[in-house]
Amino acid sequence: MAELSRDLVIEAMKGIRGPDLESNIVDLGMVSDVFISDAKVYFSINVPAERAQELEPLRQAAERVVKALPGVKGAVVSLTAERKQGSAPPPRPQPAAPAHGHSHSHAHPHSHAPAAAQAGAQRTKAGVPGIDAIIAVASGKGGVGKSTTAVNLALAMKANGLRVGILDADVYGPSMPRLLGINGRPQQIENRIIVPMENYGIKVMSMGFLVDEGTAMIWRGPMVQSALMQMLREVAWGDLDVLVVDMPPGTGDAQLTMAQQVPLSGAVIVSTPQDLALIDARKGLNMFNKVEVPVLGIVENMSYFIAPDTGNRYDIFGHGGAKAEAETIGVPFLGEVPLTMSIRETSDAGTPVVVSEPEGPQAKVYRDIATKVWEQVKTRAGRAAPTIVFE
Ligand SMILES: Nc1ncnc2c1ncn2[C@@H]1O[C@H](COP(=O)(O)OP(=O)(O)OP(=O)(O)O)[C@@H](O)[C@H]1O
Repeated sequence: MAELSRDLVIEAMKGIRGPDLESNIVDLGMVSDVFISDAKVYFSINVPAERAQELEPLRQAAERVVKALPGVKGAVVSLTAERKQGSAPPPRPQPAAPAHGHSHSHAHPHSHAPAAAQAGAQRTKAGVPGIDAIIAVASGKGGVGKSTTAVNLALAMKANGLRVGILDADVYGPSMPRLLGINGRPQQIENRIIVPMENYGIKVMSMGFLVDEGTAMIWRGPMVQSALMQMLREVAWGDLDVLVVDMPPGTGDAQLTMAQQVPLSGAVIVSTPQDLALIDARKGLNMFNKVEVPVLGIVENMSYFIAPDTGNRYDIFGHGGAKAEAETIGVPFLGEVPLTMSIRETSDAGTPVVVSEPEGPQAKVYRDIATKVWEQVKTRAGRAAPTIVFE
């Protein structure tokens, strides 16, 4: 049996036809360097930005083929669309046409915004008693590491001395129970007030504690909204400096409504460096702008790759794209999180890297991001935050 190697991967990719079936993706020069670490394979496929959506099946096919190779434990194949040197940033995306033919929440977003939204920085005061700031962690699309970032950001804020809670608003695919290694169901007190679950010193509420996996998938919009409001307002959060909300991925009507209904102090947008993800990140930014929620900044996740054996750094995913994008659109850049096995494995094990390797470089990256986020919250709120001394 052939041993897993770069050559083996490249050879397998030669079986995948290019976008117009003219040749294979290797000979067309579309495949980036291939990295293999701990039997997991990483590479990207370069495609023209305007054909990205259409070529998603190509990415999936490549990933499937790699995963089927002998000895492969996992594969991350991403599409990149390289920006030509000196060319303009990708065109501003048009808002996606609603599939169901009506779009009330797009039409006059401001007229639907809750009164608190109009009040800018005042809004959190009209928000949830006892909670000083509510921050959304959002992404333009799925799979960019939004939940991983949310959980490590929350734990890093805790490490920085804040009182922190996490609200898992990703009701269709709740991941906080797994990421924080929490099982069981929360208790109810005083007719239906829910006591949040807790681990690593932070309070957590997730639909994952309340329904069995898969059940939430069939919920309709209004049910999701009321579940979310209940998790926000009928949970004994106690006094918190910050509640981190892990938003559902994407920028559709559901996310827009959520961004309107939760009294957010600001939003952190997570993106991978590829232009494609950045186009989606910009949609996220536009969404928060619509409902007058300040964007606190952009985090670039899976920014570069660190090989565990040598510790060498490789910029295979187009590192730096999010920083450039943040500059273009004029929002703070909050930091770069490398793609590392330890981030993935600790998350899978329910012991996020910030708590399991607090002295490691990854934890430091997240703590620095947490510091920047909190600075932004304080700046935006324009009022004194609790006295916290950062290390
Ligand atoms: N910096 C990183 N290094 C390595 N793996 C990562 C990193 N960030 C996220 N991952 C992994 O990528 C996968 C997707 O991450 P995550 O679930 O956080 O993404 P998401 O954007 O919340 O996804 P979804 O939209 O599906 O909820 C997970 O397996 C996670 O462990």
